[in-house]
Amino acid sequence: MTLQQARADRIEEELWTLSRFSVEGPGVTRLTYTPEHAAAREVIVAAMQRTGLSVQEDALGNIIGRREGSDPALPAIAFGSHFDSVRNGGMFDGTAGVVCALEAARVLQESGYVNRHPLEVIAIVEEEGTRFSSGMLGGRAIAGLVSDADLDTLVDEDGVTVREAATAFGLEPGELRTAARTRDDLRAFIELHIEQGPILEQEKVEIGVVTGIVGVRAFRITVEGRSDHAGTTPMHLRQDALVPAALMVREINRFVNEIADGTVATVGHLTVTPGGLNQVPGGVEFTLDLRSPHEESIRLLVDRIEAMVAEVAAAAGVEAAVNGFFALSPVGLSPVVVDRVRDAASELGFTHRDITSGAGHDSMFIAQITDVGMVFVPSRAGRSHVPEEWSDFDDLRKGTDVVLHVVTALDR
Ligand SMILES: NC(=O)N[C@@H](Cc1ccc(O)cc1)C(=O)O
Ligand SMILES: [Mn+2]
Repeated sequence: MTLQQARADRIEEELWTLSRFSVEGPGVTRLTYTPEHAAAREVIVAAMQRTGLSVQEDALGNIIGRREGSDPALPAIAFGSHFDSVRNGGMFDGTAGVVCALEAARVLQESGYVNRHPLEVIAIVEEEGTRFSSGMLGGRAIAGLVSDADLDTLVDEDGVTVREAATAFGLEPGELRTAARTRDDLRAFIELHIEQGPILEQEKVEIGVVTGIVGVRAFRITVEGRSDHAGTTPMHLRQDALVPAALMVREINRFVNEIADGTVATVGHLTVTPGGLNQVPGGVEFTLDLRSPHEESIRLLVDRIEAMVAEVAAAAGVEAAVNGFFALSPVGLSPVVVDRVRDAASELGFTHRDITSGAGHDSMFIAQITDVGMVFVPSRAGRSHVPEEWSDFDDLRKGTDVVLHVVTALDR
């Protein structure tokens, strides 16, 4: 039985279809448990059913399309990615991995491939954390790492909890055990994803063999001063919260540039209250996203930032707090799968190189319960999380062919 080649035209068509399920505005904005999510779900479920897969949705809405194997006692080999987005993001981040997994399933069906292990296409929800500010929630549920309490503590900007939103969406979020997988029922997970960085394109390499994923830390930093009248309050009597906050942001940036070991820091969101043109800022809250392949660098950096925040706040006569709300150590992917990704790229004659992911992925959590590998395809100009995000459909086709070879190699 020879595997047919994946088809770039079908990948392109399905990606354009899914890209339209977005709220108005530049790029793609598709938040979890919204009408845009529902529309994408319909297309994904229909594509799974057309490919002969039986479809289940777990407690949080991860969509699993399953094809039984000749040996039902074996654990499943799964492949997929997420289909939610950041605000005004691109049409490829996550969704390309779902579409390529659907294409792989079509090729297996059309090739008449007889699988021993059950095969599963998984379309994962809420990876970006755009709605509930908690990254990789869908992947965490698959790893059995979402608690019932999380369903009530994670809220969106309107205060709607995960439990309320998922229930209104028609799901049974309390049934988290339907989402949790184990090594007994999941042999491996392979995630195709766009690189979201510049390396593959710069080096003219077709396939990224992902060996590891950076550690991720997320914080909310609050600064509390005192609001006053902008016109009548003399400068020496002010407790302006924004001026020290601005110094903190600049100092964080200086610290990270001094480390220069691949560690990065981003302040992506900052709010000022009360926020009036003629009001001295009384409060500031800003987010801090830290990433590094080196756990020690993150630890040292966090200590330095916490000390600096306290020092700057004291000098300015304001209160400040550094609240961590997400922490994940760097993850090494499974050599068993990584080697097969590398072998598949070689057998297919694709140029390839080992690469560390600077982006986080559901695979970081799924790697805690099964063997995980990732396949990267080039991103144009290394851009992502922007409407300009782009990958070539034939590169996605090549990545799909790699996934197919890895799946069938693991299935032997
Ligand atoms: N592929 C991708 O873009 N994944 C996200 C995952 C993530 C989401 C929320 C968060 O706080 C940290 C990481 C990213 O790396 O930004
Ligand atoms: Mn993303």
